[in-house]
Amino acid sequence: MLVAIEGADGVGKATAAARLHARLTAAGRNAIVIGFPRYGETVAGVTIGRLLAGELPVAASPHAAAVLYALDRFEWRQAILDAQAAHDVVIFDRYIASNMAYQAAKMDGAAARALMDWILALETGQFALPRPDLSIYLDTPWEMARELILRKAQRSYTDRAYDEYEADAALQARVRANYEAMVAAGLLAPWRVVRASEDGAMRDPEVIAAEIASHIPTAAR
Ligand SMILES: Nc1ncnc2c1ncn2[C@@H]1O[C@H](COP(=O)(O)OP(=O)(O)O)[C@@H](O)[C@H]1O
Ligand SMILES: Cc1cn([C@H]2C[C@H](O)[C@@H](COP(=O)(O)OP(=O)(O)O)O2)c(=O)[nH]c1=O
Repeated sequence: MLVAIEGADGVGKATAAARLHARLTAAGRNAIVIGFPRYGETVAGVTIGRLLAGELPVAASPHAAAVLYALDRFEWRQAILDAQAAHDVVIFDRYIASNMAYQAAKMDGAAARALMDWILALETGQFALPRPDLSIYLDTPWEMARELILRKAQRSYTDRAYDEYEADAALQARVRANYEAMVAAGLLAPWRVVRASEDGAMRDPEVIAAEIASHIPTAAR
């Protein structure tokens, strides 16, 4: 089973993926976490690192950035298929929906929706990447995520506290709106929305992981 953990920057995806992995492993399941982008490991991943650090000498259009992120997964495709064959559950820390939510956040209205459809067709069609069996949208307000981003460990690709996307509050709001639109439209469905915070505080990571696990069919958890 392929489970994608999705959401905006700093909502706790890596933490939730690790806790879910620990829960499944403790229950005797063979699980693995695969995160995207693969910063130092693919041609596209190296380029994406430079892009996010603001080091590319040219501006990346939304389509160009989308192809880079899709290529990163395509370069990792065999590893995904191998992991799928060898494990009960593969947990993605970001997957195709991230590309749709973030790159479409740089465009307006009909063009945004058209770009989402274009990315979905590229990644699942031409690049033949497997669709997730379940996508989890981790939801928390930007004000809360902003604080958590500052607590993140040093990143491999930048010394800055916020990367190019994280520094843009308006973009982060559109990313949230795009995820909500994807959930509503059932793009890359099935989706389950899990709240990472409530009443102005983050929920316990174990509680979040337990809720995510509850959405995985009993046979697999
Ligand atoms: N539920 C939570 N409660 C408190 N802190 C959290 C929680 N989830 C994540 N964090 C912390 O917030 C920061 C960002 O979390 P991370 O999992 O890296 O987010 P993401 O992968 O969504 O960018 C990290 O320092 C992490 O330890
Ligand atoms: C995987 C992926 C990420 N992104 C964006 C979302 C993030 O803002 C950015 C970096 O991913 P992120 O998971 O936030 O990396 P890190 O936690 O190390 O900073 O790339 C896309 O636009 N498309 C994609 O396919």
